Amino acid sequence: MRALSFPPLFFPPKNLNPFSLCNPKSMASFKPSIPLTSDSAASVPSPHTSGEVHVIMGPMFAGKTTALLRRIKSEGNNGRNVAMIKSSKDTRYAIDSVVTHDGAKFPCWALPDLLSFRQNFGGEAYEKLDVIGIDEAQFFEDLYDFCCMAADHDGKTIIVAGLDGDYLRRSFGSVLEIIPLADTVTKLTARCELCGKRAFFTLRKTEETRTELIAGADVYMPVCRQHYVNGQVLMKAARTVVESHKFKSDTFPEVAAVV
Ligand SMILES: Nc1ncnc2c1ncn2[C@@H]1O[C@H](COP(=O)(O)OP(=O)(O)O)[C@@H](O)[C@H]1O
Ligand SMILES: Cc1cn([C@H]2C[C@H](O)[C@@H](COP(=O)(O)O)O2)c(=O)[nH]c1=O
Ligand SMILES: [Zn+2]
Repeated sequence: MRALSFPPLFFPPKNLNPFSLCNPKSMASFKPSIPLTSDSAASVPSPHTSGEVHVIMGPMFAGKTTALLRRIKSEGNNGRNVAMIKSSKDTRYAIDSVVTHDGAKFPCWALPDLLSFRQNFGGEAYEKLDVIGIDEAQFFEDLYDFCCMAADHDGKTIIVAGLDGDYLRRSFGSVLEIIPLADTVTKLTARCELCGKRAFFTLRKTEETRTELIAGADVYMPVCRQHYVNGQVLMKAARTVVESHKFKSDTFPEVAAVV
């Protein structure tokens, strides 16, 4: 059987978003402008080198950002061109740096989304990049498409650090969606603040119930399974007490005033 030969360039139709090429669903409905015959089959540009995706996840205070910085610095020391991105939502420690809970810093691009990075960074400079680090990945809605484009089409090594779960232990953002794209996946653990055992989860110590709440040890603590479950029971009991007191003060203000 004759090997397929591909023309040197592939020009997707103008109305096709190149990023949607990453999405198998859109490929199924995609009609190439070049007839798919054995000697002129459409081809997608192949990167100079094969890209990679590495995921570092776990609860807060597990050392995700520390591990990301260590890997990025190692790549830089090996002569590779590196850049760091974090979500512009994370304003806890610094605007233009990734900062660990221990205070270690690394300059970064703080962006609202990932697909604007190439334009912000500059096309020529982007071409020269070998490695891209992404911190607080749970806050990027376009994480999947960016990893597809940067690793599959542009040949970049992408190192992603982010929470796998939120304070309710639900999938947070798109971090778990990129697991099927990954070369390696590392789940880190912290130390339970209550018993010192390995902490797999993040407990929220306050009553806020919105998923995105930017904060540190003032609001969150790493806990083991036993103390996560106990903590949730305690938080629920505390909410019940607060709500019943609120009900009494709303319904019988004269009583609540003297209680
Ligand atoms: N309960 C805690 N409160 C504050 N800092 C903590 C706590 N547990 C661990 N740490 C510190 O946080 C460091 C990890 O910081 P970092 O790499 O930014 O974690 P992550 O990115 O996973 O949140 C640990 O080396 C430790 O010194
Ligand atoms: C559990 C949880 C966390 N967040 C926020 C809190 C922090 O700003 C970041 C996580 O930072 P880290 O680098 O992992 O320490 O995410 C949130 O918004 N919602 C949550 O449920
Ligand atoms: Zn514990």
